[in-house]
Amino acid sequence: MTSQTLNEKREMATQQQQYDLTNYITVRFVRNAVPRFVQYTQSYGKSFVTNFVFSLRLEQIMSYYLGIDIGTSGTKTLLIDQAGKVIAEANAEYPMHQPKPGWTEQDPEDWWNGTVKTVRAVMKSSKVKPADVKAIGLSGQMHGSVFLDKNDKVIRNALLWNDQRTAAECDEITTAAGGRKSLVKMVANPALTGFQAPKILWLRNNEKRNFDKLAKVLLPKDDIRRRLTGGYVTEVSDASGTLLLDVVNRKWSTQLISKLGLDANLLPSVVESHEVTGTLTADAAKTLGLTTACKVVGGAGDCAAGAVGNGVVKTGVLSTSIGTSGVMFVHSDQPQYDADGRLHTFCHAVDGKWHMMGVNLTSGGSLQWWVDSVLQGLTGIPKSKRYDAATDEAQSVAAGSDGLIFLPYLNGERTPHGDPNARGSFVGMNLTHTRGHMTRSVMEGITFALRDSLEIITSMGVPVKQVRASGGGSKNPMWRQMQSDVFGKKVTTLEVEQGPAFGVALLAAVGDGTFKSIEQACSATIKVADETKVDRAAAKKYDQLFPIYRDLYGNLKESMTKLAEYQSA
Ligand SMILES: Nc1ncnc2c1ncn2[C@@H]1O[C@H](COP(=O)(O)OP(=O)(O)O)[C@@H](O)[C@H]1O
Ligand SMILES: O=C(CO)[C@@H](O)[C@H](O)COP(=O)(O)O
Repeated sequence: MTSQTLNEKREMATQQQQYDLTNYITVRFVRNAVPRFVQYTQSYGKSFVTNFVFSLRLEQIMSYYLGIDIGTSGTKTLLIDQAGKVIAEANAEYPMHQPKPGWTEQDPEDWWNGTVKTVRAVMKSSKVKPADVKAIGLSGQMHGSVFLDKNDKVIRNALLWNDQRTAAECDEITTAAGGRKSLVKMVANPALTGFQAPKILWLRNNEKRNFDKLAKVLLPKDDIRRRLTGGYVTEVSDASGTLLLDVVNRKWSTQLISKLGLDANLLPSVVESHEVTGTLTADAAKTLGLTTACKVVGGAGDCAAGAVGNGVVKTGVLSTSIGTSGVMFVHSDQPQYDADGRLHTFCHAVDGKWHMMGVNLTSGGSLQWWVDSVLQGLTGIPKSKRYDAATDEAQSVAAGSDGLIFLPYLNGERTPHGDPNARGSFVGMNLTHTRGHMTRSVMEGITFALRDSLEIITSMGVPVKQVRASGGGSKNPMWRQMQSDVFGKKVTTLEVEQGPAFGVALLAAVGDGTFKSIEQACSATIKVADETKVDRAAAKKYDQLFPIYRDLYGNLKESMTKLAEYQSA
C-alpha cells in the first residue's frame, strides 16, 4: 500500500472516530440532558441554568470503566474514560503450579489478591473518584475450573486451560454423547483435554470426596464476579469453552449435561457479554475502594475479550496473540466449523456473533520456559529486561536459525494436533548453532505453530485482509517482524496493548450505555499504532522451512508418546 493511501485510510479512520464520539455525546446529551432540563427548571427556578450546566459537566466528564483480566501469568487491570482513553494500568503476577508433568493448577485466592491489588493501584494512580467508576468488565484465562462447596469455599486448587490430565474423561464424554459427530452437533466442538466438562468428570472419577462436596463450578473470571457481586453468572464466550454450551443457540446444552449425569445446578446462569450481571456488594466495594453502584457486566473469555480489544468484530480481520498460550482468532457472522475439529467454534462477545480460533498451549510460555528455566533469566539481568536481553541475542541470527527448528509442544498441543502427549524438541542442531540460534528457533517454532492455525483458517475460505498482533510477545518488534514474515502478511499493532483488559472495559462501557454497540465502541476507540511489512527474503526462507516443521510432528509422534508415558510413570 502506498503511504498516500495509508494516510487517507488513517484520516478516514480519525474522521470516523470523531463522528462516533460526536454521535455518542449527542445521544448521551439527549438521553440525559433533556429530562434533567425539565427537572431543573422545576426545582431551581431562576438559578436552574447554572445548576443544569454544572450537572451536565459532571455527567460528561465522569464516567470511567475498569477492565480486569485474570491472565495465566498475572492479573492486568486498566481504567479507561468514556472516550476509551486508558487512564491507568497495573499488573500483579502469580505462580502456576505443576504438581505432575501435564498438570497445571492455580489458587483462586491469588487471582482475587491480584484483582484487589491492581484495582487499588489504578484507583490510586489515576486519582479518579470511586463514584465515577460506573462499571467493570471481567476477562480471564478460559476453561479453568473453580470448584466450590455449598458455603462458597474453594474445595481444591483450580485446574487450568492447559492441564492435560483428562484424556480418559474426553473419551468418556465422546462415548456418552454417542460419538464425536453427535457431540459436535450438541456443543459445536470435540472433547479436548483443556475444556471444563472433562475436568468436572475428572473430579468425579478421581477425587470422589471432593466431588461429593461440589455445589458450583465456575470459570476463573466468574469466580471473581462471585466475589464482586455475590452472583453465579457466566457469559456466552467463556461458557463456550466448557463443552457444555449449545454454542449455536447460546444456552446450556441440557441434552449433554444429562447424558453426562451432571446436575445442571452446578453451572451458573449465562448472559451475553455486555449485559449487566450485578453491582458490587458492600464488602467488595470497600475492599476495592469503589461504590456499591458500580455495575459488573458479563465480560468475556480472554480470547474473545482480546478480539474486542483488537477490534476483531467483523469479518476480514484476524488477530494473533502470543501470551502464555498462542491464539489465532477470526470473527464469524454464523457458526462455522473446521471439519477436523482443529479450530474451536465459540460464541463471540458480540451479541449474536461467533468466532473460530486455533490455540497453542505453550506459545509465549515456551519462551518463558527457555528464558527462566534454561537461561535462568540470563543471570544478573533485571527480570523486567530478561526477554529483551534474550531476543537481542537472537536478533543477530538469520531468519530460519540456520536450519534449527523448535517444536513448542512442551505441555502437549491443542491446534492442530489435539495431543496431550506431544512433547517439545530442537531438531536439526549442528556445531555452528549458538544460544542466540536456540532463542530464535524457540520464537520461530512458536510462530510456525500459529501459522498452522492460519493455514486451516485460509483453507476454509475465510477472508484475511488484516492481521492484528497482541499479547506479551507482540510487544517485541523483532517478533512482530517474524510474525509478518512467517504469515506472509502485514501485521498491525494497536495503541492499547492490553487487548483483553481493554476489550472488557469497552464491554463495560457498552453495558453502561456509553456506546450503543460493541462495534461502535471499537470503531470510536481503537487506533492502529504500528504496521510491520513482510520482508520477502525472510518470508521465502520461512516458506521453505514451514513444511519441514509441519512434518516433524508426524515423524516424531510415536516417540513423543513413549517419552510422555515414561515421564508420567
Ligand atoms: N519483551 C518481550 N519480548 C518477547 N516476548 C515477551 C516480552 N514480554 C513478554 N513476552 C512474552 O509474552 C508472554 C506473556 O504474555 P501475556 O500476554 O502477558 O501473558 P498471559 O496473558 O498468558 O498472562 C511471556 O511468556 C513471553 O513469552
Ligand atoms: O485455552 C485458551 C483459549 O482456548 C487460552 O487462551 C487461555 O484462555 C489462556 O490464555 P493466556 O493466559 O495465555 O492469555
